[in-house]
Amino acid sequence: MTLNVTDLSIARGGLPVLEGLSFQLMPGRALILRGPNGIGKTTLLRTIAGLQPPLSGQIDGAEDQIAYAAHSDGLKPALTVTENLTFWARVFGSASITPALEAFDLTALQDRPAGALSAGQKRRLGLSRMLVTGRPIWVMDEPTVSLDTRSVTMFADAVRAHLGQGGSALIATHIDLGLDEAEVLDAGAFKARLPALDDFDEGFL
Ligand SMILES: Nc1ncnc2c1ncn2[C@@H]1O[C@H](COP(=O)(O)OP(=O)(O)OP(=O)(O)O)[C@@H](O)[C@H]1O
Repeated sequence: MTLNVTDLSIARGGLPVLEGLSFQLMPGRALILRGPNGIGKTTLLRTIAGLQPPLSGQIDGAEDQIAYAAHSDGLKPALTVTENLTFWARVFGSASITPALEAFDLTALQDRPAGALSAGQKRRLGLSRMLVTGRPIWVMDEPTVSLDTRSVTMFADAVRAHLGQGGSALIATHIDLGLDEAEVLDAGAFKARLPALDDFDEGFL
């Protein structure tokens, strides 16, 4: 499934942040979203994931295809690692959580409540959820926060394997994931122009 974004404009808190943004994400491809703090990367990912409507423009190919990993890990702290993954596997109808446990080195932690994991372990559990969704388009917001070097490599390997199986990934990150094949989308190039102050004043006069 190809994700097609056409002439998209988005807002946060009632203010336009990005406008005129178009791109295509094809199966087997990764797109790295870059741009300075506050430019609108999270807002873009939330919009593509269907959590908020765009101001204008088209998002095609996203419906029921996207697995979204937000800033927050979204874990249930009282449930164990296995129970958290099993919950998501049932939501998405996946048969097995074993590949997710193995890909993110969680097997030895499987009986520990998520609330008792370290920050990096929580992040690994949150990311491993992407595998049990079975969804082809991974949309991820700063996925490597709290991860050590080895875990970043683990994550990049999981993304590479996903691309190899015909999946795709849109990832907002400030670090180099070592995904040589990935393209880069600079959100800064699509910064929305705020209305000129003169125009604003004229509205009152
Ligand atoms: N809940 C909110 N209400 C109003 N404005 C918000 C809200 N969340 C974020 N913003 C503003 O929207 C703009 C875009 O924020 P966004 O989180 O999308 O940026 P970002 O590129 O992801 O930043 P970062 O790299 O710091 O995570 C920023 O100016 C931010 O201050």
